[in-house]
Amino acid sequence: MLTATHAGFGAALAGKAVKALVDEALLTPKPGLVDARDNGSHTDMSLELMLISAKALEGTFREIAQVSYLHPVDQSLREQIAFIGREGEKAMLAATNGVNTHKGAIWALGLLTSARAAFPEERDPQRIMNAAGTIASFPDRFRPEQRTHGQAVKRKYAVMGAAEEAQLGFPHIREAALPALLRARACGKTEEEARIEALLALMAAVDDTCILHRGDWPDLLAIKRMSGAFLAADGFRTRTGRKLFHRLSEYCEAKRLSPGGSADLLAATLFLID
Ligand SMILES: CC(C)(COP(=O)(O)OP(=O)(O)OC[C@H]1O[C@@H](n2cnc3c(N)ncnc32)[C@H](O)[C@@H]1O)[C@@H](O)C(=O)NCCC(=O)NCCS
Ligand SMILES: Nc1ncnc2c1ncn2[C@@H]1O[C@H](COP(=O)(O)OP(=O)(O)OP(=O)(O)O)[C@@H](O)[C@H]1O
Repeated sequence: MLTATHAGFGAALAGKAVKALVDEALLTPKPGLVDARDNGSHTDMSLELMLISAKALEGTFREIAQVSYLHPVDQSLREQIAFIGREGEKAMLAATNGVNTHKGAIWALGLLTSARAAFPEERDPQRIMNAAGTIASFPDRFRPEQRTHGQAVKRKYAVMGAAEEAQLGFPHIREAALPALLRARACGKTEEEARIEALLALMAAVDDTCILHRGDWPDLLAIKRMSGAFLAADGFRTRTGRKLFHRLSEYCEAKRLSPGGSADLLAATLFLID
């Protein structure tokens, strides 16, 4: 039975998940991604569409939180949230007229929402990511036969995609995004700068299947190298850093490349720390 505490907790978690998506979309500037300045490398998306999509997912995250509340981490939980997650993808496509605005984000935030609700007292990001990884590692027995871009990329290159990132407990959030965000905050940088540095730390490390799908291996290496160099140059605080950011944005937009996987992992990071 749904108690008032249970329902309130679910609504609060869903609100946090939607806020993480909204904050990620609004963060500006971001190379190749939709932000408040422009649509990056995307011709079918806009900031308005990202915000419509984020709000349309509130019910999905609320349902995930409600079924997961104090639920043991087991195959049954995996199957219940897989069902809700797939319905969430349909809700997203209905709200956006068929545009994939948040597929990867539904996956990452859905799992983290589930883990937070299964252990309502837990606050530690690492333990929440580990629990999400355990949930993601149960087999997805009812996955429909579908050819996705991620599968095509993984057939071509030996990389980890969104599924493996989650199953391993989000190693790039642990080792790249969180340390970059905390380091920038500790240096007295603005929250906006800290979030952009967290995004670029992800872009320097993640094998993003969105980049590999639209581009190729040298593109992924070039984006990783420029992102790493931006961080090494102390980001926007130096002329070299600002030049590198500009070059990286131009590179992405000229080749229509978009680091969607890193954007999803940034939203997941914001969900964990806020
Ligand atoms: C695992 C998912 C993402 C499908 O993966 P696949 O690689 O086949 O899909 P696809 O290429 O279409 O989308 C992947 C998306 O993940 C993001 N991504 C890309 N690379 C990475 C990466 N290395 N790490 C993290 N995210 C990434 C991007 O946004 C990309 O668009 C997921 O949609 C799924 O299986 N869902 C089933 C429903 C479910 O179980 N949900 C439970 C929680 S809601
Ligand atoms: N601000 C953002 N801008 C663009 N993409 C984002 C943003 N935030 C998250 N994403 C992620 O990027 C993914 C969309 O990327 P992309 O449009 O490259 O994929 P696609 O629709 O599968 O492929 P394609 O458009 O090449 O056919 C979504 O799954 C979404 O989760």
